[in-house]
Amino acid sequence: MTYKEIIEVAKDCMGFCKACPICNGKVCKNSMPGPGAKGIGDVAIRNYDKWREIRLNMDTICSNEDVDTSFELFGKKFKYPIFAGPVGAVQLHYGDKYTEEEYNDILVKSCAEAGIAAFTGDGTNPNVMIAATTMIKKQNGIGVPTVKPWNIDVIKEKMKLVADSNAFAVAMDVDAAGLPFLKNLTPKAGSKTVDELKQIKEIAQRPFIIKGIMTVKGAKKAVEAGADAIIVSNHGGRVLDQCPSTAEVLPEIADAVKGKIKILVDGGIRNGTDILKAIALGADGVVIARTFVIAAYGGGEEGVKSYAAQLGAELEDAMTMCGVHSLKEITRDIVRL
Ligand SMILES: Cc1cc2nc3c(=O)[nH]c(=O)nc-3n(C[C@H](O)[C@H](O)[C@H](O)COP(=O)(O)O)c2cc1C
Repeated sequence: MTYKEIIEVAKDCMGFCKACPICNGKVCKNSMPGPGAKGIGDVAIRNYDKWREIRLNMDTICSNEDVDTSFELFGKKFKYPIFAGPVGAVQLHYGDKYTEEEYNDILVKSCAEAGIAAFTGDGTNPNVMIAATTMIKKQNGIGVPTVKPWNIDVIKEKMKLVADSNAFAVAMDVDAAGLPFLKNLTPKAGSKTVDELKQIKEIAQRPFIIKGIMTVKGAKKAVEAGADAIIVSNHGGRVLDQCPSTAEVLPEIADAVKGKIKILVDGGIRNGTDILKAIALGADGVVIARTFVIAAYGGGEEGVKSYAAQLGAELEDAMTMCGVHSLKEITRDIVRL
């Protein structure tokens, strides 16, 4: 199943999302609910556009070895350095085709079968986390539940589900502090101090990933909190209008914390060449959200698996054309800024 075939089906069953041939944030712009961005709505567009401005330096004068795209994170081996991103409240944003449970079932299972892993979302409906962790358990822990920054008592409850799922890691999208539904909760949810994050890592009892880092200062605080990985992310423009793009901040964040913590990045990454660019700028791996949703709506499990394979093949091709044979060989001089 090709991505073109996937969008043919998806465009008629995704609510606010038009399943555009290029998912660049332009048509959905500031539609929230929907897959758009906050305020003026140009942050998701900027995420996408900045990857396009960065170009790849071709070099095929090298040995003609096979390319190895395999990737290890926290002792687990994956086929590619690619994760499907967490997307919560799919019925609100994408209409009725899938319940939260059905969406997570498709995503987690098909990503595990494709040799990658899915992050799952969280929401006010407790069944979202229950469904996600149940499916992750069925896939022998291959999936990353992403817990919202609730108050500490709710976090403890959610972490019990995470522990039961045997998930190989757990994430928290600290930038969800910018989502309206979290802001208005009692007791208060949202921003977390370094000490609170240390406590959450302690409760988590497994590798802890902090999602939503956009500054060197934030990355250093994540290191101080004992996090095992960060995701350089602006939540696809959905939490703060007028952020820079993730491609703009990734190099300085990598210069500051690379080697101390694993670095993932998301935001507008849409194909294998973008993945190569992100790794060249200092990421260990990438997270892709909106287009995996389209793959699930347009092609179900087969759609997700074929999209993952397509991204992997594109990455392999780009690596061949830039003269690198493994992820370790990818260095910043592969890109032209
Ligand atoms: C409709 C929608 C819902 C999302 N829900 C979540 C969520 O529950 N948790 C989370 O950490 N990120 C959530 N995100 C953010 C994505 O995981 C990701 O950070 C962002 O979309 C950027 O990646 P992309 O450009 O590949 O979509 C959501 C994004 C969208 C569009």
